[in-house]
Amino acid sequence: MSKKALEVKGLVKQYKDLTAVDHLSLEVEKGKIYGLLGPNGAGKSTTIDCILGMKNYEEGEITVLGLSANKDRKKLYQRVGVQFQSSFYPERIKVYEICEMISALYKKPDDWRGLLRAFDLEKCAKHYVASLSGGERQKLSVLLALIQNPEMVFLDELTTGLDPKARREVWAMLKQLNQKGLTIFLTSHYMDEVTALCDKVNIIHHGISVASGTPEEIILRSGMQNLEEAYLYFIDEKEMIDREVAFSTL
Ligand SMILES: Nc1ncnc2c1ncn2[C@@H]1O[C@H](COP(=O)(O)OP(=O)(O)OP(=O)(O)O)[C@@H](O)[C@H]1O
Repeated sequence: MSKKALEVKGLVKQYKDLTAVDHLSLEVEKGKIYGLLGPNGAGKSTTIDCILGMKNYEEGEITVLGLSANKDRKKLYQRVGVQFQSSFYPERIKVYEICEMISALYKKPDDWRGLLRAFDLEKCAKHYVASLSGGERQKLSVLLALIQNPEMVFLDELTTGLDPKARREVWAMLKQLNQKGLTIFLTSHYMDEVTALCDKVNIIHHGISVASGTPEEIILRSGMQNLEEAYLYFIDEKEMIDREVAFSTL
Protein backbone atom coordinates (compact mmCIF):
# COMPACT_ATOMS: atom_id res chain seq x y z
CA MET A 1 0.00 0.00 0.00
CA SER A 2 1.26 3.47 -0.88
CA LYS A 3 2.68 5.56 1.93
CA LYS A 4 1.73 8.73 0.08
CA ALA A 5 -1.40 10.62 1.04
CA LEU A 6 -0.85 13.34 -1.54
CA GLU A 7 1.26 13.67 -4.65
CA VAL A 8 1.40 16.84 -6.75
CA LYS A 9 3.60 16.76 -9.86
CA GLY A 10 4.38 19.84 -11.95
CA LEU A 11 1.21 21.80 -11.11
CA VAL A 12 0.69 24.92 -13.23
CA LYS A 13 -2.31 27.20 -12.66
CA GLN A 14 -2.85 30.35 -14.70
CA TYR A 15 -5.31 33.18 -14.12
CA LYS A 16 -5.13 34.85 -17.55
CA ASP A 17 -1.60 36.37 -17.60
CA LEU A 18 -0.80 35.50 -13.99
CA THR A 19 0.93 32.20 -13.25
CA ALA A 20 -0.38 31.64 -9.72
CA VAL A 21 1.21 28.18 -9.35
CA ASP A 22 4.34 27.49 -11.36
CA HIS A 23 5.44 23.84 -11.78
CA LEU A 24 4.86 22.98 -8.14
CA SER A 25 5.60 19.44 -6.98
CA LEU A 26 5.16 18.07 -3.48
CA GLU A 27 4.48 14.87 -1.59
CA VAL A 28 2.80 14.27 1.74
CA GLU A 29 3.28 10.98 3.56
CA LYS A 30 0.33 9.38 5.31
CA GLY A 31 0.09 10.28 9.00
CA LYS A 32 2.19 13.44 8.66
CA ILE A 33 1.43 17.14 9.12
CA TYR A 34 2.48 19.20 6.09
CA GLY A 35 2.57 22.99 5.95
CA LEU A 36 2.34 25.04 2.75
CA LEU A 37 3.74 28.48 3.54
CA GLY A 38 4.18 31.70 1.63
CA PRO A 39 3.31 35.39 1.62
CA ASN A 40 -0.13 36.73 0.70
CA GLY A 41 -0.83 35.87 -2.92
CA ALA A 42 1.87 33.16 -3.07
CA GLY A 43 -0.58 30.60 -4.45
CA LYS A 44 -1.42 28.51 -1.37
CA SER A 45 -5.22 28.59 -1.61
CA THR A 46 -5.05 28.12 -5.36
CA THR A 47 -2.91 25.01 -4.85
CA ILE A 48 -5.43 23.58 -2.36
CA ASP A 49 -8.32 24.38 -4.72
CA CYS A 50 -6.56 22.54 -7.56
CA ILE A 51 -5.77 19.56 -5.30
CA LEU A 52 -9.43 19.31 -4.31
CA GLY A 53 -10.71 19.68 -7.86
CA MET A 54 -12.33 23.06 -7.17
CA LYS A 55 -10.22 24.75 -9.84
CA ASN A 56 -9.05 23.55 -13.24
CA TYR A 57 -5.35 23.75 -13.96
CA GLU A 58 -3.19 23.95 -17.06
CA GLU A 59 -0.58 21.28 -16.26
CA GLY A 60 0.23 18.68 -13.66
CA GLU A 61 -0.85 15.47 -12.00
CA ILE A 62 -2.49 15.33 -8.60
CA THR A 63 -3.36 12.25 -6.56
CA VAL A 64 -5.02 12.39 -3.13
CA LEU A 65 -5.27 9.10 -1.22
CA GLY A 66 -4.68 7.39 -4.55
CA LEU A 67 -7.63 9.22 -6.15
CA SER A 68 -8.02 12.09 -8.56
CA ALA A 69 -10.38 14.85 -7.43
CA ASN A 70 -11.41 15.40 -11.04
CA LYS A 71 -12.34 11.78 -11.67
CA ASP A 72 -13.34 10.40 -8.25
CA ARG A 73 -14.70 13.47 -6.47
CA LYS A 74 -17.50 11.69 -4.59
CA LYS A 75 -15.22 8.94 -3.28
CA LEU A 76 -12.53 11.44 -2.35
CA TYR A 77 -14.87 13.75 -0.46
CA GLN A 78 -15.98 10.83 1.74
CA ARG A 79 -12.35 10.46 2.88
CA VAL A 80 -11.03 14.00 2.92
CA GLY A 81 -12.09 16.90 5.17
CA VAL A 82 -11.95 20.48 3.96
CA GLN A 83 -12.05 23.67 6.00
CA PHE A 84 -14.27 26.14 4.21
CA GLN A 85 -14.17 29.84 4.96
CA SER A 86 -16.98 30.87 7.32
CA SER A 87 -18.60 33.00 4.60
CA PHE A 88 -19.43 29.68 2.89
CA TYR A 89 -22.08 28.77 5.50
CA PRO A 90 -25.71 29.89 5.31
CA GLU A 91 -26.47 32.90 7.57
CA ARG A 92 -29.67 31.65 9.23
CA ILE A 93 -28.41 28.38 10.57
CA LYS A 94 -27.56 27.39 14.12
CA VAL A 95 -24.31 25.72 15.13
CA TYR A 96 -25.92 22.37 16.04
CA GLU A 97 -27.98 22.44 12.82
CA ILE A 98 -24.93 22.82 10.60
CA CYS A 99 -23.19 20.04 12.58
CA GLU A 100 -26.18 17.74 12.05
CA MET A 101 -26.42 18.71 8.40
CA ILE A 102 -22.77 18.01 7.65
CA SER A 103 -22.78 14.80 9.70
CA ALA A 104 -25.68 13.51 7.63
CA LEU A 105 -23.59 13.74 4.46
CA TYR A 106 -21.10 11.11 5.60
CA LYS A 107 -21.06 7.37 6.16
CA LYS A 108 -19.08 7.27 9.44
CA PRO A 109 -19.23 10.73 11.01
CA ASP A 110 -17.57 11.54 14.32
CA ASP A 111 -19.68 12.48 17.34
CA TRP A 112 -20.11 16.22 16.68
CA ARG A 113 -21.21 16.89 20.28
CA GLY A 114 -17.84 15.58 21.48
CA LEU A 115 -16.09 17.79 18.94
CA LEU A 116 -18.07 20.84 20.13
CA ARG A 117 -16.90 20.07 23.68
CA ALA A 118 -13.29 19.58 22.57
CA PHE A 119 -13.33 22.93 20.73
CA ASP A 120 -15.05 24.68 23.67
CA LEU A 121 -18.02 25.51 21.44
CA GLU A 122 -20.70 23.58 23.33
CA LYS A 123 -22.06 26.80 24.83
CA CYS A 124 -22.64 28.12 21.29
CA ALA A 125 -24.54 25.05 20.02
CA LYS A 126 -27.87 26.89 19.83
CA HIS A 127 -26.44 30.17 18.54
CA TYR A 128 -26.72 31.27 14.94
CA VAL A 129 -23.45 30.81 13.04
CA ALA A 130 -23.75 34.45 11.95
CA SER A 131 -23.72 35.59 15.60
CA LEU A 132 -20.47 33.80 16.53
CA SER A 133 -17.30 35.81 17.09
CA GLY A 134 -14.61 35.62 14.39
CA GLY A 135 -12.56 33.17 16.47
CA GLU A 136 -15.55 30.96 17.27
CA ARG A 137 -16.45 30.82 13.59
CA GLN A 138 -12.86 29.92 12.73
CA LYS A 139 -12.89 27.08 15.29
CA LEU A 140 -16.22 25.90 13.91
CA SER A 141 -14.77 25.78 10.41
CA VAL A 142 -11.95 23.49 11.63
CA LEU A 143 -14.47 21.35 13.55
CA LEU A 144 -16.71 20.96 10.51
CA ALA A 145 -13.76 19.73 8.46
CA LEU A 146 -13.23 16.97 11.04
CA ILE A 147 -16.86 15.91 11.52
CA GLN A 148 -16.76 13.22 8.86
CA ASN A 149 -13.81 11.44 10.53
CA PRO A 150 -11.54 12.02 7.53
CA GLU A 151 -8.28 10.24 6.68
CA MET A 152 -6.82 13.55 5.54
CA VAL A 153 -7.81 17.13 6.21
CA PHE A 154 -7.04 20.38 4.36
CA LEU A 155 -6.96 23.44 6.62
CA ASP A 156 -6.43 26.80 4.93
CA GLU A 157 -5.22 29.49 7.36
CA LEU A 158 -5.84 27.24 10.28
CA THR A 159 -5.97 29.60 13.25
CA THR A 160 -6.26 33.08 11.73
CA GLY A 161 -8.17 35.27 14.19
CA LEU A 162 -7.90 32.91 17.16
CA ASP A 163 -6.68 34.08 20.57
CA PRO A 164 -3.50 32.42 21.94
CA LYS A 165 -5.40 29.99 24.18
CA ALA A 166 -7.78 28.93 21.40
CA ARG A 167 -4.84 28.45 19.00
CA ARG A 168 -3.18 26.09 21.45
CA GLU A 169 -6.43 24.18 21.96
CA VAL A 170 -6.76 23.70 18.21
CA TRP A 171 -3.11 22.58 17.97
CA ALA A 172 -3.61 20.04 20.80
CA MET A 173 -6.76 18.71 19.14
CA LEU A 174 -5.02 18.33 15.77
CA LYS A 175 -1.98 16.65 17.31
CA GLN A 176 -4.24 14.19 19.08
CA LEU A 177 -6.05 13.36 15.83
CA ASN A 178 -2.72 13.15 14.00
CA GLN A 179 -1.46 10.63 16.56
CA LYS A 180 -4.49 8.52 15.69
CA GLY A 181 -3.42 8.60 12.02
CA LEU A 182 -5.00 11.75 10.52
CA THR A 183 -2.88 13.29 7.75
CA ILE A 184 -3.01 17.10 7.84
CA PHE A 185 -2.27 19.61 5.07
CA LEU A 186 -2.36 23.18 6.32
CA THR A 187 -1.47 26.71 5.39
CA SER A 188 -0.51 29.23 8.02
CA HIS A 189 1.18 32.59 8.39
CA TYR A 190 2.28 31.79 11.95
CA MET A 191 5.70 30.23 12.15
CA ASP A 192 5.30 29.24 15.83
CA GLU A 193 2.26 27.22 14.77
CA VAL A 194 4.12 25.62 11.90
CA THR A 195 7.08 24.79 14.16
CA ALA A 196 4.75 23.29 16.75
CA LEU A 197 2.78 21.18 14.28
CA CYS A 198 4.48 20.42 10.98
CA ASP A 199 6.70 17.48 10.11
CA LYS A 200 7.48 19.01 6.73
CA VAL A 201 6.97 22.38 5.11
CA ASN A 202 7.15 23.89 1.66
CA ILE A 203 7.69 27.62 1.27
CA ILE A 204 6.29 29.03 -1.97
CA HIS A 205 6.60 32.50 -3.48
CA HIS A 206 4.92 33.61 -6.72
CA GLY A 207 3.73 30.02 -7.05
CA ILE A 208 7.26 28.58 -7.03
CA SER A 209 8.72 26.39 -4.29
CA VAL A 210 11.70 28.17 -2.74
CA ALA A 211 12.46 25.74 0.09
CA SER A 212 11.09 22.47 1.36
CA GLY A 213 11.97 19.92 4.02
CA THR A 214 11.58 19.54 7.75
CA PRO A 215 11.54 22.82 9.71
CA GLU A 216 14.98 21.86 11.11
CA GLU A 217 16.42 21.26 7.61
CA ILE A 218 15.07 24.59 6.37
CA ILE A 219 16.50 26.49 9.35
CA LEU A 220 19.87 24.78 8.89
CA ARG A 221 19.99 25.50 5.14
CA SER A 222 19.22 29.17 5.71
CA GLY A 223 21.85 29.57 8.45
CA MET A 224 19.21 31.32 10.57
CA GLN A 225 18.09 30.77 14.15
CA ASN A 226 14.43 29.88 13.72
CA LEU A 227 11.76 29.14 11.11
CA GLU A 228 10.47 32.72 10.89
CA GLU A 229 13.94 34.05 10.06
CA ALA A 230 14.54 31.16 7.64
CA TYR A 231 11.20 31.84 5.94
CA LEU A 232 12.05 35.53 5.49
CA TYR A 233 15.51 34.58 4.21
CA PHE A 234 14.12 32.33 1.44
CA ILE A 235 11.43 34.84 0.46
CA ASP A 236 14.02 37.66 0.24
CA GLU A 237 16.39 35.46 -1.75
CA LYS A 238 13.65 34.71 -4.29
CA GLU A 239 12.78 38.40 -4.60
CA MET A 240 16.45 39.21 -5.22
CA ILE A 241 16.67 36.55 -7.96
CA ASP A 242 13.45 37.89 -9.55
CA ARG A 243 14.87 41.45 -9.52
CA GLU A 244 18.14 40.26 -11.11
CA VAL A 245 16.25 38.38 -13.83
CA ALA A 246 14.05 41.43 -14.52
CA PHE A 247 17.17 43.66 -14.67
CA SER A 248 19.07 41.32 -17.02
CA THR A 249 16.16 41.23 -19.48
CA LEU A 250 15.95 45.06 -19.74
N1 LIG B 1 -10.06 33.85 -9.35
C1 LIG B 1 -8.94 34.53 -9.53
N2 LIG B 1 -8.76 35.30 -10.61
C2 LIG B 1 -7.60 35.96 -10.84
N3 LIG B 1 -6.55 35.95 -9.99
C3 LIG B 1 -6.69 35.22 -8.86
C4 LIG B 1 -7.88 34.48 -8.57
N4 LIG B 1 -7.72 33.85 -7.39
C5 LIG B 1 -6.48 34.17 -6.96
N5 LIG B 1 -5.86 35.00 -7.83
C6 LIG B 1 -4.49 35.52 -7.72
O1 LIG B 1 -3.61 34.41 -7.68
C7 LIG B 1 -2.54 34.65 -6.77
C8 LIG B 1 -2.52 33.56 -5.73
O2 LIG B 1 -3.66 33.69 -4.89
P1 LIG B 1 -3.94 32.72 -3.68
O3 LIG B 1 -5.27 33.10 -3.12
O4 LIG B 1 -3.75 31.32 -4.12
O5 LIG B 1 -2.77 33.13 -2.67
P2 LIG B 1 -2.53 32.70 -1.15
O6 LIG B 1 -1.12 32.24 -1.07
O7 LIG B 1 -3.58 31.74 -0.71
O8 LIG B 1 -2.68 34.10 -0.42
P3 LIG B 1 -3.18 34.50 1.07
O9 LIG B 1 -2.08 34.12 2.01
O10 LIG B 1 -3.33 35.98 0.97
O11 LIG B 1 -4.48 33.78 1.32
C9 LIG B 1 -2.78 36.06 -6.20
O12 LIG B 1 -2.00 36.97 -6.94
C10 LIG B 1 -4.26 36.29 -6.44
O13 LIG B 1 -4.55 37.67 -6.58
